[in-house]
Amino acid sequence: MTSSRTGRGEGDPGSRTDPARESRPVPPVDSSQVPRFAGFATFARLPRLDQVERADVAVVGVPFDAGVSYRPGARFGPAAVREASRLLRPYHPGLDVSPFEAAQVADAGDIAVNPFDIGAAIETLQADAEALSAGGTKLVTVGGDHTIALPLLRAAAKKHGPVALLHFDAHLDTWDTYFGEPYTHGTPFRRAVEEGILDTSALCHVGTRGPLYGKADLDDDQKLGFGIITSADVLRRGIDETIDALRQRIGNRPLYVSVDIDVLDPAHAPGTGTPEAGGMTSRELLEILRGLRTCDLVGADVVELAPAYDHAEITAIAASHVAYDLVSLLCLR
Ligand SMILES: N=C(N)NCCCC(=O)O
Ligand SMILES: [Zn+2]
Ligand SMILES: [Zn+2]
Repeated sequence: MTSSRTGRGEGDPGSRTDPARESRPVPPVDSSQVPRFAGFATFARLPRLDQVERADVAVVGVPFDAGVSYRPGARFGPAAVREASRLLRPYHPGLDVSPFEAAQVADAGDIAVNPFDIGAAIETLQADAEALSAGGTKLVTVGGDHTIALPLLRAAAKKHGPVALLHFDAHLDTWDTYFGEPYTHGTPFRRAVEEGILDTSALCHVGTRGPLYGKADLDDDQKLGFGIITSADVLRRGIDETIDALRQRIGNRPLYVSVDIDVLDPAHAPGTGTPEAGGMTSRELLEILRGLRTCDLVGADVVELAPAYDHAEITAIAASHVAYDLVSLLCLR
């Protein structure tokens, strides 16, 4: 197969051997040359990591869902996001950036973690995230259930010290244990505070709502250092005030953003494991993310997409756009 038939064909490292292209990022497949529905899916049709010299930003999948408390299926999230990302275009008008020209972005594939042993999965993920980001590559990780945030935060903190965290989620995810187990998708942020890898002066949940186990959940969460802007607060205060409050809390600290797609209302994200009514719209979420353009973002994840419960790719499209915005934020710097 010639490259004229396939554009930048899969398996064609292109830029490696062509000195004229070495200084410019290897772009995504051109959708005016190769139909966007053709070919293997990488995120936004970007080159694979092994097709570029190095990446400034890598999108990496973690097909893992052994930590869920209700519906399983987030292990299929990374593949669904890649498929839904075929329609993403190279210029982001909201942030006024062409992320794939401003920086080399690549798809690092999936991290193969143990589906039967959560502890082993966490170890592997931390080690692989550290290796992937060793040369300064920033990661946008696509899950996978929310358990994966803990090893990703460990890797980020090893590099930057304790990081600020904005956590977009219907849930607090600061519970202690489930069935006696400390490493689950409902517990990553309590573990992270206990491990000292979060800057407890700069933590905030955004979009929380729904029933809790008891009032103590909120007291515990506050003691850990978290602020809360609930889904209802976003509605009442509006986008700009929300952004102002978040920026004040974060300042210029190294920031990690974790987006549980269930932060969106089930109307905007039915394909998830623990849906809660009364959530944010995808427009609200994307606008708030864009308001973080001046923050020192060092890494991010999008988790909890469970495609089996999705309809017409509603949730996968939302997750792919969230990932695109996070990538774009990283490419601004
Ligand atoms: N991280 C997510 N999506 N959900 C946590 C919910 C934990 C629970 O079942 O109480
Ligand atoms: Zn959640
Ligand atoms: Zn969560």
